[in-house]
Amino acid sequence: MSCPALVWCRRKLWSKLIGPTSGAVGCGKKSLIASTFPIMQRGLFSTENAGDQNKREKGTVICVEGNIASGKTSCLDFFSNTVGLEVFKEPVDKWRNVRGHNPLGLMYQDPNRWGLTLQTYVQLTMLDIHTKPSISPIKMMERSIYSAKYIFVENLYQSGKMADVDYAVLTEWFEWIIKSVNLSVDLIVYLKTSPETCYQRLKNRCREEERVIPLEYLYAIHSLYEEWLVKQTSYPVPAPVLVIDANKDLEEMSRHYEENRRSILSL
Ligand SMILES: Nc1ncnc2c1ncn2[C@@H]1O[C@H](COP(=O)(O)OP(=O)(O)O)[C@@H](O)[C@H]1O
Ligand SMILES: Cc1cn([C@H]2C[C@H](O)[C@@H](COP(=O)(O)O)O2)c(=O)[nH]c1=O
Repeated sequence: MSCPALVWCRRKLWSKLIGPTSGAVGCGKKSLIASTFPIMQRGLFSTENAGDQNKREKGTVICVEGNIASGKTSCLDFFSNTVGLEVFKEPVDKWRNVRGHNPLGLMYQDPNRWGLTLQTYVQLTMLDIHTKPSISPIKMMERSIYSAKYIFVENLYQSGKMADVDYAVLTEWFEWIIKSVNLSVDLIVYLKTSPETCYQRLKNRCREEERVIPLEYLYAIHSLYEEWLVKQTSYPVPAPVLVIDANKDLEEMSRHYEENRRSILSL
């Protein structure tokens, strides 16, 4: 439960910053209306729905999704100096060093042995970020507990690199978490890139653990993302999806983010 005074302050700050507004959000298949934040009052004749209520109490939660090296961190960096917005990057450093161990590196070396170890820890750290209170009206996260499960766990399992029992245990954990904890998301921003673009950017970034990643791996991740967020045929999609073509260079991406600031921030 949020403190009413904090909610009031957020609303005050918010209307000062941007004023009342609403906008259309283009989704993978459908076009959805992003509801007004957080103007509506609850009452007998209120049209407020559960999503509006969540925004009012928790603020707006935006998850930036996309393939490895698609430009998610750069997107968060772009918006990080926006007043009223707090960014939460993926805790990759933790995945590379938990009490002196490197589960990310171990997983890439031997996914059959270490996939469960990494994904258990990713799930925990993602849960931590989803539930971290934010003092800003907008919380922008890099990925989510949903993509960790629907993309990365599924990929390990479907490619035969995760044992049935490991998959079953992770799935039990995941299902318990999403039914017991409020992990609502208001908008998913999907940075859509070709696997080739990601491969090039990944090579330029040179993260040690990822040297072993072949182009085929990025194809597999890409196709799981497309099924989940664009075709919407695989797993539940927890929020409206805004698809952005992220194959363009950094300068063009910045221009696009600036020009589409309001729809990207779900305003
Ligand atoms: N639009 C772009 N054009 C060219 N290079 C990019 C672009 N966006 C990001 N990069 C570079 O690609 C690499 C991966 O970007 P990053 O933002 O870390 O992606 P992610 O967080 O999705 O893994 C970084 O070296 C970054 O500087
Ligand atoms: C969420 C998640 C990530 N990973 C891996 C994939 C990449 O090597 C890094 C994240 O880096 P990115 O540039 O931000 O994509 O972590 C994983 O193996 N499992 C996961 O659930």
